[in-house]
Amino acid sequence: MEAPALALEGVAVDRAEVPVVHDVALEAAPGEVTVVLGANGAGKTTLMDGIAGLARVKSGTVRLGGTAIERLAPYKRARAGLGYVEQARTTFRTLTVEQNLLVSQRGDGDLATVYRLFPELDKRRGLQAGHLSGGEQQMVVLGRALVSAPKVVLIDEMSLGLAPLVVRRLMTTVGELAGMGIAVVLIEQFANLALDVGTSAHVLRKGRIVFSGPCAELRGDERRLHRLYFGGAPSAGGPRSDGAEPGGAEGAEPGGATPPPAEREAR
Ligand SMILES: Nc1ncnc2c1ncn2[C@@H]1O[C@H](COP(=O)(O)OP(=O)(O)OP(=O)(O)O)[C@@H](O)[C@H]1O
Repeated sequence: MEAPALALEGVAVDRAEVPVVHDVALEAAPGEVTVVLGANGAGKTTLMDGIAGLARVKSGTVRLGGTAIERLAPYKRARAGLGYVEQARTTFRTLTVEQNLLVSQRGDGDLATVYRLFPELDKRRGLQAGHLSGGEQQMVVLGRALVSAPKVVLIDEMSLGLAPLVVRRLMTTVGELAGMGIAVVLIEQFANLALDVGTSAHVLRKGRIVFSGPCAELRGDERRLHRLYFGGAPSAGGPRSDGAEPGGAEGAEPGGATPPPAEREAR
């Protein structure tokens, strides 16, 4: 693995003065997809907002290419090479596809690469973004992140409200972004799709990391994901006690009633 493009140490983030994210350490390497999983409300978006500067990092460090950025304004973090695809899927609805890309273009950012990745957008360059389908709008949002010539891209739940087929299509592109040397940090409700494209994974529960390790260790293991998301007694075939989980991370708490996202996998 190359040196991390993004490295977090002891990161804590509050929301409205309430501690939400606690003591998070993670690294994202260039050319890899780093997956962040967790149940609704686990603190994934808060963590991403902290990295991007939309929520204040209360303590700990966030390093981008070795430089501490946790006290920089969001636009300075963006200029330093941090792209953020927020959950809201925001485009400039009255601007055309091409204008949406041009306003975000920076440095070596190349529209041709976006059109190669998304031929759908190439055909709709002159169309107002507001007239695109949800999947196409998400392509514009990913394209805007890409033309800002980022070193790291944070992607938060890009699948929200999209058809499974579209989600799979977008997930392939996420792999291609990593293939260009970008460090991608991916939050995703469809855990198995994310684990398929990812290299390493982190699971957040109640704002703390309860698993850090290779995606391969979690792929297809829905029982283990469930335990990691919600707690509950370990069972036969469960995680090794010498793994990356902090002590007792997979035990102790009663199981949750909601099915794990892996069971809501797009088919
Ligand atoms: N602006 C806010 N003000 C106060 N509390 C907030 C705010 N945003 C989020 N929270 C709270 O912080 C906790 C973590 O929310 P967050 O959105 O980070 O979780 P998440 O893991 O991204 O969940 P989801 O998958 O539902 O988006 C939740 O309890 C939520 O209610």
